[in-house]
Amino acid sequence: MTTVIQNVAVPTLAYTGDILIANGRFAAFGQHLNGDTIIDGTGLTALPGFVDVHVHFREPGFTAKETIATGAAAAAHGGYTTVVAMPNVNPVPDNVADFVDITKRNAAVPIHVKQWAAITKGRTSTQSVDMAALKAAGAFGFSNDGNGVQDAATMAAAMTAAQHLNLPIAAHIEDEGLMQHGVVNAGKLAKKLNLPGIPNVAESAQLARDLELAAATNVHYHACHISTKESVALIRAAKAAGVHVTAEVTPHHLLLDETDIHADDPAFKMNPPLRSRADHLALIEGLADGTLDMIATDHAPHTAADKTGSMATAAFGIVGLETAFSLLYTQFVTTKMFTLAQLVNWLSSAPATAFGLPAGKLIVGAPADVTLVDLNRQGTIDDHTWLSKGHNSPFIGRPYTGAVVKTIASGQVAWTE
Ligand SMILES: NC(=O)N[C@@H](CC(=O)O)C(=O)O
Ligand SMILES: [Zn+2]
Ligand SMILES: [Zn+2]
Repeated sequence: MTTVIQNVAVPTLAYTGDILIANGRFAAFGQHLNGDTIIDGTGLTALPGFVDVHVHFREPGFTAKETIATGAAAAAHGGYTTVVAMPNVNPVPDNVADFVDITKRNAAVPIHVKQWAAITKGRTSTQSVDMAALKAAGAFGFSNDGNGVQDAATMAAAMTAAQHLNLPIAAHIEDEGLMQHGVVNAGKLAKKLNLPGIPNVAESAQLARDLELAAATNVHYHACHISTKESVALIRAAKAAGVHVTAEVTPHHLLLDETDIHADDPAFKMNPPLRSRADHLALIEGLADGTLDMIATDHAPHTAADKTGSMATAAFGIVGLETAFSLLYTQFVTTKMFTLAQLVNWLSSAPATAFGLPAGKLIVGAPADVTLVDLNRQGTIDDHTWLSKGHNSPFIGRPYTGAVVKTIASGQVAWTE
């Protein structure tokens, strides 16, 4: 069973022509290739399938918000062929039985869904999980995302154990004492809306601690959803000192800041919050200079009921998988601030390289994960087209240029318009 994508632009290989796929893998790149199934790529651009190491699929436990099937469908719609799901579900995958249950569910969808296991029992305790057993069950690494690890000794022990197993720790970085039950960035906006604020130090103080511990333990420490200028500076210095740290930034922190919030609107509530203009610019600079390695959506679907009322009480988080490419291409590539190659690196090759995934490159022998985009397509973000159960996004109605039209994972069409 072979498939040929014909007459498609392949910018990462600098040619326009055909891509042959056989047995789920790339078999040839060239001209006048033939196969059983033909996909006409005329006018389209082939990119390595996108990789998102930070998504929330809510199953088991919160399937009114999302299921693995709807989350994976949303990912495919957004051009993603590999995602890594966070463990803030119920039951928490902090033991082999519950971990295996999730991985079976993850295996039933048309894209590659990998799974973070919890760092500690229940994600918020100080009791360690059996990392070796979870590794044997297929854990991608360990994360308590949704909460920071509050206790330094717990984090140090987890890093030591993960390092021995050669697996990463992905940290949601937040000191709960310093967070002061805030819901938006501390400062002018919090005052204007009369809402409790989250100061930058709630992130950067814990990050400073973690980078010291990462240096001492040699673990691969992955910093989730970096949001402040102080954090960018800390990661830049740690990298210069040789610490094995990688970091992600979300599309929303690259596209928005607190000055875009004009009212008490839960569509703009996420953790970490949209920060100041200075923080926003530092994130873009950090991405440009390699301090921040990759873009991860932190796709966080919620029901409409979870997101009504005031930011004081609504759930934290916004969806992102179905809008990331169009929004980022529009904001950064059509404006020539960044190149398409840079964006594709941040969405695909960089996360694949950082975590040793067989993705991110169009090369013979690799799994045939490829996303076809129409770089000239224009429209406005329309949540009626979304496959996620979550419609919690501040980007609905925003104009864009560039859209995903077909997503192929392991040679099979996972989504097509
Ligand atoms: N980012 C969010 O605002 N929310 C995430 C949790 C998280 O990523 O910390 C969620 O699970 O809803
Ligand atoms: Zn988080
Ligand atoms: Zn998250």
